[in-house]
Amino acid sequence: MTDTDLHPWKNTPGGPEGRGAAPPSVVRADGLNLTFQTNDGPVHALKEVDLSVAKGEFVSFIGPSGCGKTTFLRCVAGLETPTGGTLTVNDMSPDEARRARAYGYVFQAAGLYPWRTIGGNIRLPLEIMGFPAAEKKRRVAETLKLVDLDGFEKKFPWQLSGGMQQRASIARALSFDADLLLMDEPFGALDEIVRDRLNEELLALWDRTGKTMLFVTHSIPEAVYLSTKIVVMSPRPGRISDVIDSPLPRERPLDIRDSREFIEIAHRVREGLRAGMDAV
Ligand SMILES: Nc1ncnc2c1ncn2[C@@H]1O[C@H](COP(=O)(O)OP(=O)(O)OP(=O)(O)O)[C@@H](O)[C@H]1O
Repeated sequence: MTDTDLHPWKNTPGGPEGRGAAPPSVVRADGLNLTFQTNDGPVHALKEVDLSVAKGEFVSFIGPSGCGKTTFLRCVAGLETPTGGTLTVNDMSPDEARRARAYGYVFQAAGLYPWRTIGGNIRLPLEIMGFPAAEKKRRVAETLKLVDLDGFEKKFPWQLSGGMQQRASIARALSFDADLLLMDEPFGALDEIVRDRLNEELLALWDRTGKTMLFVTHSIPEAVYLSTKIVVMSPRPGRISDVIDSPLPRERPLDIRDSREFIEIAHRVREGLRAGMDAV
């Protein structure tokens, strides 16, 4: 990967450090609706969702179980088809974006193949995409370094801790260098100390690579710590009840969580969640 690969916004006037026009939308939803038809009747999973995510933003989605967070991510990934409204990813339809490999997807469970080494797991998407051997080797080494797992290429998933497996899963999603990373509760199953460390590492990785992140979580501190924008969702039918642009600086040591600004944002998220629940 070149420096520009890792910092795609670097020479862009509208990038995170630029002073030009607003950066283009990577993800844009207008009046998005999705109703699942089930044997028990229709389930209105998303209702009138409007959202614009700019290049290089870190956007977290938080809300009670069943409010449509995963469904929204799956729509962006072209894995669900909305029943109303419009959705674009890099100005393409989600289906086109999926075929153009516009995103990497990280799931709650690391989902590594146990019979493949860590290197073999990271190499898998590159094999599917037909990268030449030397390029595969370079990208595996590069992404292992990005997630601080160099030296673990030949280990099998069971030889790694849960946190390391999740880092390997992030490396796999990064290996083909998509500008957009979709992460569905990637750290939900990990203990708090490991999660804190991975949050710090993820933020550093985001800062280094300039990628756009869409991140689902149930944790208020995690959402506030990581995000430049927090999308609060409410259930039945899933809709956005608040969008909070974080005033926190890009550089965030963990103890920023004790600051007044952090506590205020966390309070606003909690209020948004409560209001959403009261409205049900
Ligand atoms: N394929 C499907 N068919 C029918 N209903 C579905 C399907 N996928 C999701 N749903 C329903 O849509 C709603 C939103 O589900 P979704 O998984 O997006 O919620 P979520 O906010 O991600 O929940 P959680 O936090 O528990 O993961 C739920 O009521 C769920 O049961």
